[in-house]
Amino acid sequence: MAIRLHSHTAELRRMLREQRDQGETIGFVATMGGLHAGHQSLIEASRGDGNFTVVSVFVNPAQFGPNEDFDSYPRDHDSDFELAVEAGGDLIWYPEVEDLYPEEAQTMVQPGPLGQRLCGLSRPQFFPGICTVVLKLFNLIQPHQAYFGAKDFQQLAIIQRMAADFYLDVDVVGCPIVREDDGLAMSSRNLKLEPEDRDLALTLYRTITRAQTAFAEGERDAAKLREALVAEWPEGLELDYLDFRDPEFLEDCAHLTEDTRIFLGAWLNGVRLIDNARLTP
Ligand SMILES: Nc1ncnc2c1ncn2[C@@H]1O[C@H](COP(=O)(O)OP(=O)(O)OP(=O)(O)O)[C@@H](O)[C@H]1O
Ligand SMILES: CC(C)(CO)[C@@H](O)C(=O)[O-]
Ligand code: BAL
Repeated sequence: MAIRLHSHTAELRRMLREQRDQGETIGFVATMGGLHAGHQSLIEASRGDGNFTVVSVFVNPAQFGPNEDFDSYPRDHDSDFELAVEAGGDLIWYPEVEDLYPEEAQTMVQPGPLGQRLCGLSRPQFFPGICTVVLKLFNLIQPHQAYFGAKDFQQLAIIQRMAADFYLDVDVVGCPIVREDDGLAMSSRNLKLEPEDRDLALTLYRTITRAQTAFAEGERDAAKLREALVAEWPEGLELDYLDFRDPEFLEDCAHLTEDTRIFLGAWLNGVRLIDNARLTP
């Protein structure tokens, strides 16, 4: 029987101590809710590794800017519970803001250069907010393994960096992007897309496949390929970035190689969309 726990941090820690004492390894999947098959793939990966699997559902205020969609972010605790349990979650935890940010809390984690590019440019509070909440969650849950999706590739790289920099005793595991049949990367925010915007949203995936085709046909000049892709960018979809970066430091690549990734960020009528892929799929 899966456990559903709201708030009650002390009880969470007690239950997890009990699991550890019984010899269980703890797997952790951090989410902001609005669960879909992408989240479920992370839970399944944790279960597949034989872990007692904890799923947190928390819309983290610290990672939202003042004009972003914190208030309208999808929230449905019952559906999240069902989907998490269906995928094999053992303990679904819904912390309150006061559990993670009590009045006296002050300390924030500041990522380095990795956090200041791509999404970090237009959302300066984003990665400090993410690192801060993830470190708090890691310390409360003390997972052996924590699973993050490659859809948020920059987030995954930053959390892996943080875990190494702070000697955290957790294995941060990256999991592949789960897509809809038409290629759209699954995302909680897709729920907020107007039906007529769906085709425009697919531009990100289409751009990825165009870049992959151009690379397969021999294109190696990043600036030239970028210019060609941006020239085809449709009106109505606000481009934040379309960059070619190396997978480790996320630095700009002038010359494209097999390891180069394409990264895209955009807004569609206020809905944030991101995607990325290796140039050789
Ligand atoms: N399509 C996906 N495939 C694989 N992992 C995913 C996918 N979507 C989200 N995840 C992962 O699930 C975890 C929780 O993400 P989150 O709750 O923010 O969902 P989201 O769908 O990314 O939401 P948002 O719409 O805010 O981007 C993160 O590690 C994220 O990378
Ligand atoms: C990792 C995370 C749960 C931190 O709030 C969030 O950024 C997300 O859902 O990707
Ligand atoms: N998955 C990233 C959460 C956010 O955009 O706030």
